[in-house]
Amino acid sequence: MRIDIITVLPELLKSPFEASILKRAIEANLVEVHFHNLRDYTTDNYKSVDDYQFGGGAGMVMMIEPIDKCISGLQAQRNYDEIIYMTPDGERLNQSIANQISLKENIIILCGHYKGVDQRVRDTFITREISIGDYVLSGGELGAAVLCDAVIRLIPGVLGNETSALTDSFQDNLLAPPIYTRPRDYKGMKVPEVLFSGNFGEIEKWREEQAYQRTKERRPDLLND
Ligand SMILES: C[S@@+](CC[C@H](N)C(=O)[O-])C[C@H]1O[C@@H](n2cnc3c(N)ncnc32)[C@H](O)[C@@H]1O
Repeated sequence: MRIDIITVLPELLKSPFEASILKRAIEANLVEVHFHNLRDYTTDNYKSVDDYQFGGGAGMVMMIEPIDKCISGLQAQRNYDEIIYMTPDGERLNQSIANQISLKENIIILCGHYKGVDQRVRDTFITREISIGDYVLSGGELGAAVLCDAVIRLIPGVLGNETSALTDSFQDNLLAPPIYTRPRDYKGMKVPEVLFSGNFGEIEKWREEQAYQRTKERRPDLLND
């Protein structure tokens, strides 16, 4: 998979890709991540990417021209399956969306700033708009990092244990069951006996029941989906 991220603040975005699972995925060539500084696609001495809003009103708007140059330049080199704009009014990111995007080969992620991008960018280039939640961030970079992490860990080979992502919360619309490790008894707090039974059928059944109970208590909405 190849991910091209368009941003005015590449320095804000790089560190999540320089540690742990994302770093290893890049080193293993399971994913390529490229950062494009939008200011490199400007034409004036000030490297302006934004301008005043037509009709008046507070806040600057990101101009179409540098974004057009950047996206068109990338499209001239390869086909993109999805051009995503991070925006609070997009569809709210969930596991199903992350699953879908993890199957794509080439994607572009556009990070907004200021009041956001000129509507014509969205109308012309963007194929999908994603929000990471019902709150407003200063820029799309942290959202893009969240999206990339959720997607990259699903690419086969990225997690050491192939089944691990499938047993996480939200796959199958259930939250994950409780988990335990050593010691078996810590200050009288004991690990459920069934986990030592050696009966994998029983253990699986217990985990499913626990996952169902936890989902019912904490996120009953998932059971209705
Ligand atoms: C200050 S916000 C603009 C908010 C926009 N004027 C609005 O009210 O919907 C600047 C940029 O941050 C990013 N952003 C802010 N909140 C976000 C969210 N919840 N999910 C994804 N991106 C977000 C978007 O790229 C957005 O263009």
